[in-house]
Amino acid sequence: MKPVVAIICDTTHSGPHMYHQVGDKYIVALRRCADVTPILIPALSTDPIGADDIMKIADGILYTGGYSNIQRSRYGDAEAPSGEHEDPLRDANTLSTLPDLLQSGFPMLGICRGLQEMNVALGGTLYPRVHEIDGRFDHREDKNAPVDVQYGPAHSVSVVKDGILGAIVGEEDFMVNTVHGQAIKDLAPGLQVEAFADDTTIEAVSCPEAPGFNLAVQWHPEWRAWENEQSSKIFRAFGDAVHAHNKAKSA
Ligand SMILES: N[C@@H](CCC(=O)NCCCC(=O)O)C(=O)O
Repeated sequence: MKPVVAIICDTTHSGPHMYHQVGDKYIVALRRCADVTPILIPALSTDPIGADDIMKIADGILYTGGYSNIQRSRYGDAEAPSGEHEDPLRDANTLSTLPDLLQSGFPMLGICRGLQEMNVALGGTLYPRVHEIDGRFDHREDKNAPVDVQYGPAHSVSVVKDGILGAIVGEEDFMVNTVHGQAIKDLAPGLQVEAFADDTTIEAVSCPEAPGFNLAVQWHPEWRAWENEQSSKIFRAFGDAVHAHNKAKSA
């Protein structure tokens, strides 16, 4: 069997029932571009699946994007206005596992909400609405546009020298898509910026002190990753780390 990558689910409701789900684009990008077997980890409310179990059943973890916003109380902000789309169970399951997995050298990739989770789990804060900050772009997608347009190239990112992202993509700047309303405000201790947008929004981070592969990006490389040079390279680098971790585990 190919090495396994765990993905912690979003929770949704349909009628009176709760469901655990992960977007197809993440699963397909992992399979096609990282050559791994993705498995879904339910976001349980009681007896959740912790970091130790994830390390036993998988060789890496992907923290995905998600339409819900991390609860503001998680980073010390005032409560959100009513109607905010939140997923407290996803928050509980991702934020509790992330620090231990990172410190254990477990290969980790974070995408969009996943980048925000990495920052909040390690003690950083977010702008709940980055487009309301003077001088910032609107980083949200046009929800009325066709999905190809929503995930089309939207702005460039400048890659920081001597970081892991630069080593992976081998470029100083490139275009990315953008599908988010929250963004990093205060960077968590131990995190390093890997890329910025022109409006200064932090677009990629890593934790250089952690012993394993780790990278998180604010854009969506999973979208048709196989058609995009930088996205393919990011998934390939993550896949290589997952394969290496699997080999070392079974040696
Ligand atoms: N809600 C957060 C994160 C945005 C995000 O991850 N969008 C992707 C949604 C679709 C998907 O599941 O991939 C924010 O608004 O900043």
